[in-house]
Amino acid sequence: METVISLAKVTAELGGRPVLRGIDLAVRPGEAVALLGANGSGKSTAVRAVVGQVPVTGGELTLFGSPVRRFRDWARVGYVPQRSTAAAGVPATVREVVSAGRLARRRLRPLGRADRAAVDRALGLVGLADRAAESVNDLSGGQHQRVLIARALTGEPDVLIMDEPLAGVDLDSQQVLADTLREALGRDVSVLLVLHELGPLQPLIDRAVVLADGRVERTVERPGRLPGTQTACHPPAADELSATPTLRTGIL
Ligand SMILES: Nc1ncnc2c1ncn2[C@@H]1O[C@H](COP(=O)(O)OP(=O)(O)OP(=O)(O)O)[C@@H](O)[C@H]1O
Repeated sequence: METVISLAKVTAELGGRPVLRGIDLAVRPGEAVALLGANGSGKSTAVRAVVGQVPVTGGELTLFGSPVRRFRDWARVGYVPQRSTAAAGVPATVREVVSAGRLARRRLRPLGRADRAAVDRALGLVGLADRAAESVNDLSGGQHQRVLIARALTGEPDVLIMDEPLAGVDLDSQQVLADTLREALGRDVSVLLVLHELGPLQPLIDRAVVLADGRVERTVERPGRLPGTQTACHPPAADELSATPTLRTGIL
C-alpha cells in the first residue's frame, strides 16, 4: 500500500534559520505516529511542512505518493492546527464551524443531505451533538478542540494531522479524543500527531518519533508497550522546563 506521508531527509528554514535539518518519517495507512520532542525542536514546523504551509528546502516530502508541492487532493487531509491559531473569536455556531470541514469536498456548493449527515456523525463522535446550535465562543478549551477535530473528521479524510490536540484539554475531552482516534484508526485512517506526552493516546500510537534540534533523535515502535510511562498530558509549565531541560515524553 502507498505510504500516506513520507519525509526523506527533509529540510526547512524559518526566518533564514534551518529548523528542519534532515527529517525521515513515514506514516502508512491506518498507522498513528506521534511527533515528540522539546519546545522548539521542530515538531510544528514538520507538520506545517506536511500540509504545505512551510516550504521544503531539501529532501523529499510526499503525500499519498505525490510531492507536496504538486499535491492537490487536500480533501484527503484533515488538519487540526494548534488551537490558538484556529477559529478563535469567530462568531459562529458549533455546527457552522464543523460544516466548514465539508467545503473542500463541496467546492463551495451548498451542503447536501450527505454533507449534513457527515456533520451530524462527526458532532456525535466528539460528543457535541447537543451543543450544535451554540456559539463556539461559549465552549471550554477542550470542547473547542473537539469542534476543530469534528471539522477535520467531517471531510472524511484519509489522514488526520493534529498539532498538540491535547494541549490545555480537560480529561473528559482527552478521553473523547482518544475514542475518536481509535474509531478513525479502525477505519484505516492514518494519524500524525504532535504531542508533548502520549497521555491517554499512548495505547493507540504505533510509532513515536522524537525530534531534537530539527533532527530525529530516535524512533520508538509501539511506545505504548514501554513500562513506566506517564499519563499526564499538558505542555510543561515554565518552571517545569527549567527544572527538566529535556522534555519528558513519557518514553525516555
Ligand atoms: N515564523 C518563524 N520564524 C522564525 N523562526 C521560527 C518561526 N516559527 C518557529 N520558529 C523557530 O523554529 C524552531 C522550531 O519551532 P517549532 O514551532 O516547529 O517547534 P516545536 O517543536 O513545535 O515547539 P513547541 O513545542 O514549542 O510548539 C524554534 O526555534 C522556533 O523558534
